[in-house]
Amino acid sequence: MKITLKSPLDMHLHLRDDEMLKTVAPLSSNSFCGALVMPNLVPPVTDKDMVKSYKGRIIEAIGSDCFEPYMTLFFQDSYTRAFLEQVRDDILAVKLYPAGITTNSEGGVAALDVETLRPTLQIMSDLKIPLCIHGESNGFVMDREQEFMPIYEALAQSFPELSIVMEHITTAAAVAMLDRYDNIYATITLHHLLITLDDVAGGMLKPHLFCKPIAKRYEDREALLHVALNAHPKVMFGSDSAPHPQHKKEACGCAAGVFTAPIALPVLAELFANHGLLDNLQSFVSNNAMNIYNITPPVTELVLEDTPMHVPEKYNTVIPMYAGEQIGWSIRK
Ligand SMILES: NC(=O)N[C@@H](CC(=O)O)C(=O)O
Ligand SMILES: [Zn+2]
Ligand SMILES: [Zn+2]
Repeated sequence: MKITLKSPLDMHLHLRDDEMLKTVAPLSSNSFCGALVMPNLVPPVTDKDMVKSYKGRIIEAIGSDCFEPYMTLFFQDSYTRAFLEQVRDDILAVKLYPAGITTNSEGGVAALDVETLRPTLQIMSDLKIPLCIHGESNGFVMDREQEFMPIYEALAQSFPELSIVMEHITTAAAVAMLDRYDNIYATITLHHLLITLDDVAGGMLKPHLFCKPIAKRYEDREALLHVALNAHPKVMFGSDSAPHPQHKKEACGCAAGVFTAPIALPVLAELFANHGLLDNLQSFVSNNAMNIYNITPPVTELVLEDTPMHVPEKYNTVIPMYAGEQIGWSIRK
């Protein structure tokens, strides 16, 4: 079996910087024709110069014009209309993090209060800049995403013209939001379609599967699979591939993030094929994102086939998901 994907996109990706950028960026551009690049560097990407120079470093690390880095800004409620107008053409979205909720989010929003955020969000709505959100409260770890739903609802109602993307959703509660508000969309990762909390912590602790939001219950994974496999038009693939060096994962304070960039598309193809829904993969990994973000990415083709692939133990310092294991599908060379 095989499938030819046209212009596959990864609409939530961490490329980091420096040596790590050089290691991971080519692993994304080998598969994808573009990606929405997250701004949670240290310090975060918060102005036009930072966006432009980071984009330049990404292009240099990839060394090909067949990959478009769609850039994001790290949300701050101090952004003015003049600032957002002059950066508008350099970014695809603004990414909002609750302060301290995930990797490098210390400079995020401390109080997610609609009135405090209103001036900035109204400008974004006027300028048609989508808002991407890491939607978790600071409550009990398994309830954090569900507890964030009232905030998504308040934002969707207050800014009906603002496109809101719930990033890396993990719960049935988030899936249910998609059909409730016209202006709410979502990304779904590979790992949240595959694992539950049992895989992370049900047996021996698996640090390389530890991420934010944490993988949830079986019924949550079912709900995610349902909309992804059927390519619900409001969901897009976003790997949330989040590389950390091995020593930061295999540590007593384990960094959050699963590194999936090199295996994402083969494993997705295997998953969709196993469900007899391979024809829906094109929409999930490309067409839906083009429609939601109104983008025309570079035209590429990638052939995936059911020839097994051995996943490397590591890529420099980074351990990928399924390290050392065999997966059923691969990219045709
Ligand atoms: N998902 C993660 O667990 N980690 C991401 C941050 C994020 O997307 O929340 C990272 O930057 O490492
Ligand atoms: Zn996140
Ligand atoms: Zn992320």
